[in-house]
Amino acid sequence: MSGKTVSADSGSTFKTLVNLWPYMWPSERADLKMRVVWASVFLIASKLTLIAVPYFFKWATDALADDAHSPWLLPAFLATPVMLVVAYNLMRIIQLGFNQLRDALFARVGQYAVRQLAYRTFVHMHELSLRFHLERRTGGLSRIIERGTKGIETIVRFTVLNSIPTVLEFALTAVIFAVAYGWKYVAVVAITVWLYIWFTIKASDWRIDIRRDMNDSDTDANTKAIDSLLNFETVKYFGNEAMEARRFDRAMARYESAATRIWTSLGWLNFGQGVIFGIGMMIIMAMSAIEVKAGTQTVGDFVFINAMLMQLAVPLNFIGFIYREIRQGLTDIEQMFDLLDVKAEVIDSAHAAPLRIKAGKVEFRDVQFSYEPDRPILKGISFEVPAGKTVAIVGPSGAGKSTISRLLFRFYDVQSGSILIDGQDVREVTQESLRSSIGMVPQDTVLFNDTIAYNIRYGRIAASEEEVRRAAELAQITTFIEGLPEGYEAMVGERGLKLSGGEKQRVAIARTILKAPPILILDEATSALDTHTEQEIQSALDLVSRDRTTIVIAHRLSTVISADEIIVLKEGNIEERGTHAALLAQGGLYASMWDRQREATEAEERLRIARETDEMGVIVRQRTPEII
Ligand SMILES: Nc1ncnc2c1ncn2[C@@H]1O[C@H](COP(=O)(O)OP(=O)(O)OP(=O)(O)O)[C@@H](O)[C@H]1O
Repeated sequence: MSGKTVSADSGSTFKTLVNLWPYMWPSERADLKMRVVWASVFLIASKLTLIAVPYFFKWATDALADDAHSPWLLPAFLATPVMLVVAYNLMRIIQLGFNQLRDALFARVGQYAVRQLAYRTFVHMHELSLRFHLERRTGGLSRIIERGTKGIETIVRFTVLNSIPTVLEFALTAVIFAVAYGWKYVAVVAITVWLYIWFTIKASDWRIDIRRDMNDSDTDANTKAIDSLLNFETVKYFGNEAMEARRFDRAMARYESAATRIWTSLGWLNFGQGVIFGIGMMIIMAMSAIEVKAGTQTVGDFVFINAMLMQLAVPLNFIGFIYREIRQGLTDIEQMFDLLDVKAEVIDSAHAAPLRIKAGKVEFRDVQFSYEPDRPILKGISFEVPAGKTVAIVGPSGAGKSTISRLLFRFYDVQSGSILIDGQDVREVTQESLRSSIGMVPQDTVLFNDTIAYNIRYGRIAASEEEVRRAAELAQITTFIEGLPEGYEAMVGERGLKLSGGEKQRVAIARTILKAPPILILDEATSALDTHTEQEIQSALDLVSRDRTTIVIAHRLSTVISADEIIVLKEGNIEERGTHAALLAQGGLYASMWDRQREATEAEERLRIARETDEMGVIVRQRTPEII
């Protein structure tokens, strides 16, 4: 790793830690801060007790060896071997108790941090713009959030509950060795620990790279699996199951290789650590053994030194794991904080006021818009939808019809021109008030994987059961719902897959009816319906749009005949405008589209009749012998 990368890394690590601080010390929760304080008290108590444990071991050994050096700290009645052994074990139990208290007290702080961060990220995801969500891959995104929230728990737990206590323990050990046995002992311990940590960090850094590779392939495989399963039907249409499986398996093969390397490298790490610690221990014990022989140390001292080092080995054993977990946790959280740093493209202006609907007039004034800089989609569109009137937007595929509805909803901001509702620019009002004033029956309805009732009620969460039923009736979906064994409580499946296109659209209509917005957008709302069903629900739509400002975006011209004005869009410009009759009389693009559609509909009709007649013929032919 180059020096440059290290400094960039440590810079972002520092930023991540600063970002994390409010979660570890939640300013708004005095109770949690109290827990942090108490957990720290128990942490120190636990370490002091831990240091005392080897002393009792030493004293017990000296007492057993009848050594002249008796413990100067203890009263005589406690200085018997049995009492010392009892005290030694009691101390161990007490130390364990302190540790558990510390963990229990801290658990809530950690979990609160996880919840807060998960909540903030979730809210932020909903604040981000449509563009972000269209460009992001859901599988990868959910993985980042999942790992990020787990990461914060890791950081909180391992920094507060492991790293800080280990540093404290090492400092105490060093002081005791310096006072009791001299600086040589401290030097050997310090060098051993330093070498141990240096080696662990180097090896762990190497393993982190492998782990990153493993995570990337894991995310990749997961994204591929989710994408493939979301497109379940398409995969089936094209019989591409084997190709999908191969694609997934290729991603998993990368994961397999990285995961294997993770395990083999762990073996090397553990072995190296063992060698370093073993040599350090060997030197220090040899030094002590020489002193015992020379009479400057007791057997108890020899045992004490050994016990202290063995005790120190326990947290050191985990240091590689903890370092890796903390670094991994930091990387995961960093990715999540990066996500939190993504600025929403569309934001409320500083002086945004709630939209005040007077009559519901919608106006597009010379609107220019493009999704990408060099590809203009709308090239200066101006039109008006008077309050309570219906304007239809028609035109060839890709002309920019749905873009108009996205702009009215302010999913994107226009590059120039403006969009006004009752004279208020949509950029000057709050997004919440804007969106609550507009109802949308989209081209492609996606439902929540919940009950039909839930999906309808989504239009107005507070709606009563009666209102939900009434909306379903108006959307003419009651016969379907009541025909289901579970009725309104029937689950609609992932994204509403258990419902047909027409049924989904009626649910969408029902929930818009429930929302009862003053402005309505019907984006090819009847596209998924056959001609017959379309006619059936057209009346429902007419009912919904009556007295509401309505924009109908349509392919099927039969649905827009009654519109007050029809706007014909072509390549981002308004090609023609007028009523159905006027446009037909004009004999332009609309008239030719109308003719083509009429021909297509007539051909469809002729085909249907022919098929029916033919079926009748087959039936008659099949039946004839019997009849005869
Ligand atoms: N998020 C996006 N990023 C980039 N380009 C986009 C995006 N959404 C749509 N477009 C492009 O903008 C153009 C207009 O799209 P739009 O959906 O408004 O067309 P439309 O007239 O509603 O078409 P259709 O009738 O087929 O639904 C299309 O060429 C489309 O490829």
